[in-house]
Amino acid sequence: MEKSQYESCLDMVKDVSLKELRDRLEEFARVRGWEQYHSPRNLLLALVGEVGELSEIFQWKGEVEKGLPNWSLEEKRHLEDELSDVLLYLIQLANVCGLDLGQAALTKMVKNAQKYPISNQSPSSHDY
Ligand SMILES: Nc1ccn([C@H]2C[C@H](O)[C@@H](COP(=O)(O)OP(=O)(O)OP(=O)(O)O)O2)c(=O)n1
Repeated sequence: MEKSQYESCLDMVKDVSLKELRDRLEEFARVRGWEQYHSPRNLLLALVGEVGELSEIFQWKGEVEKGLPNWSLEEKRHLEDELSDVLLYLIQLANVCGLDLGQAALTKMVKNAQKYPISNQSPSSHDY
């Protein structure tokens, strides 16, 4: 059976980078004439909306075990979708702001390591 364009796309990308996603998102918006709507503010609001949808998945569930051992496949796919929506809007937001999100995240991790040197303290015992 012939693979859909979507399935072929999944085959091609084994190890996706933020840059790859950014470029694909730019193309996705460009061919649809959606760039005019993708202002920083609009993308931020879309991002927040998707964070809300992500939160709904966990809403009323109580604490959830790591690895989600009791979740159905359907619930896990739903979670993947919503996490992806958040990531995809976040990448677009950084891009229309002219920022390199990958480099920024690496830089922030260096700052985090300096701010929180390795010790036996729990995260909550740090003086914020
Ligand atoms: N102007 C737009 C609209 C959509 N998308 C992309 C980014 C998200 O990955 C996804 C969001 O699409 P929907 O607004 O249809 O949201 P959902 O997929 O969450 O659908 P629903 O809200 O019906 O669950 O599509 C985008 O890049 N730019």
